[in-house]
Amino acid sequence: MGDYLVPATTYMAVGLMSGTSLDGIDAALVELKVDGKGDVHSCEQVKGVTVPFSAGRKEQIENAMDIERSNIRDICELNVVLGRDFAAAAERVVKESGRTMADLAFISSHGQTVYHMPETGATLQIGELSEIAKQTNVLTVGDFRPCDMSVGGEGAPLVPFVDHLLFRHQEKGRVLLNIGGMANVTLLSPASVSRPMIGGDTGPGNVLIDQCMAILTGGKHTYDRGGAYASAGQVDHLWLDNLIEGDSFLKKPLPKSTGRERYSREMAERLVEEGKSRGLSGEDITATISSYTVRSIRDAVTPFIGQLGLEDVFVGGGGAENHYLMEELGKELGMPVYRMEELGVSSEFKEAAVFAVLGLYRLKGRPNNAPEATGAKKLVSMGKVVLP
Ligand SMILES: Nc1ncnc2c1ncn2[C@@H]1O[C@H](COP(=O)(O)OP(=O)(O)OP(=O)(O)O)[C@@H](O)[C@H]1O
Ligand SMILES: CC(=O)N[C@H]1[C@@H]2OC[C@@H](O2)[C@@H](O)[C@@H]1O[C@H](C)C(=O)O
Repeated sequence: MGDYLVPATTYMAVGLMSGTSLDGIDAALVELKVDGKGDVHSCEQVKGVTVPFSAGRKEQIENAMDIERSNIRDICELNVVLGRDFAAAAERVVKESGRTMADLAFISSHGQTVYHMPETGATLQIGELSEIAKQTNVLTVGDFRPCDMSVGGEGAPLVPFVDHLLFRHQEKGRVLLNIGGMANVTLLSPASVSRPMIGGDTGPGNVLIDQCMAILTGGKHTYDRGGAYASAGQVDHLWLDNLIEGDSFLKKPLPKSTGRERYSREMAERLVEEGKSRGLSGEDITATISSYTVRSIRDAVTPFIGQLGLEDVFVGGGGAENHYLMEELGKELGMPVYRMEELGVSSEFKEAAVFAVLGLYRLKGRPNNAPEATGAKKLVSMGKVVLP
């Protein structure tokens, strides 16, 4: 169970996250403040660092994720190699903050998802926790998702637990949206009413946009910087309607989760070919695919606007940098759309910081899953612990 931590009101920790975009490891050094009941009431970022993956490492991970190209020997080795990368990222963020590893109460690592199969209750996040604990000599917790799945959950998204803890507004319902590779939401009713929250993945975030950009530019651009390419194009509304209509994931109600298994490179290749055969320019294709992300978010959120009294949207993840996505979301949802910074949180490092909070709950033996967002049948304390 727990308790692995000395009782205190403040804990310094590192949260580590590498998401579906494969752009690198986000490491957030945070100070967590705990109230008398043991709940985290503040998560302040002291320092954030992104350690980009080398092209070679990115390719190794992409190969591991691809059924045709992966093999068990490579995955076995990558698990250890990534564990060392995660450890190095933790050391780097601590060093850059001017602190030492001895200042840390713990490290909490999401790992790298290589495969996610919610329909069979299986998921795999790699980045060996023993490597992190032994290299850094710090208590380490991680590998959260399988535990939620073992009680019937999707194992994702996990962020809504922390959104509910830290970001409810007294009078207003809020949409907390993350646009990373995938997009996921937490829909929070006002704290003054006892209606539940709802969460889940809404579908693609940047993943199809990134892949299409790479295909269209022959690898010169791997994302649509600022959304400039999409902004210069025209949406093909008929094609967009067909794409939305043909996507069975979008028809499923929340809670639900998805990944690169569905929104894959092959899908992006098909979309680019289809767009070209419709006579569209690269800009038009990018605009339409970016609107696919916007529409899928809108369609997941809209049914709950009245029920939960949702009034505004706060966006984290790299998608917050894409002005096309941000502006279109505002128009489609009819609500003001802000960056997470409005709530005092870095858009870039929010997920890494969230995993530090989840880790603290695990180390105290307390539940840290949100069945409203994963569909789990019961509350569990997710995560595995390795002593230094
Ligand atoms: N300046 C920018 N303009 C447009 N898009 C950007 C910009 N910076 C980052 N992005 C997008 O954000 C993506 C990275 O987002 P993020 O790091 O939040 O994803 P992730 O954490 O890997 O994914 P997930 O949350 O799905 O696991 C990039 O791949 C890119 O598409
Ligand atoms: C299986 C997996 O790694 N899922 C990620 C992914 O990236 C975004 C979305 O899909 C979300 O479900 C989840 O990550 C965030 C951090 C979460 O669990 O809340």
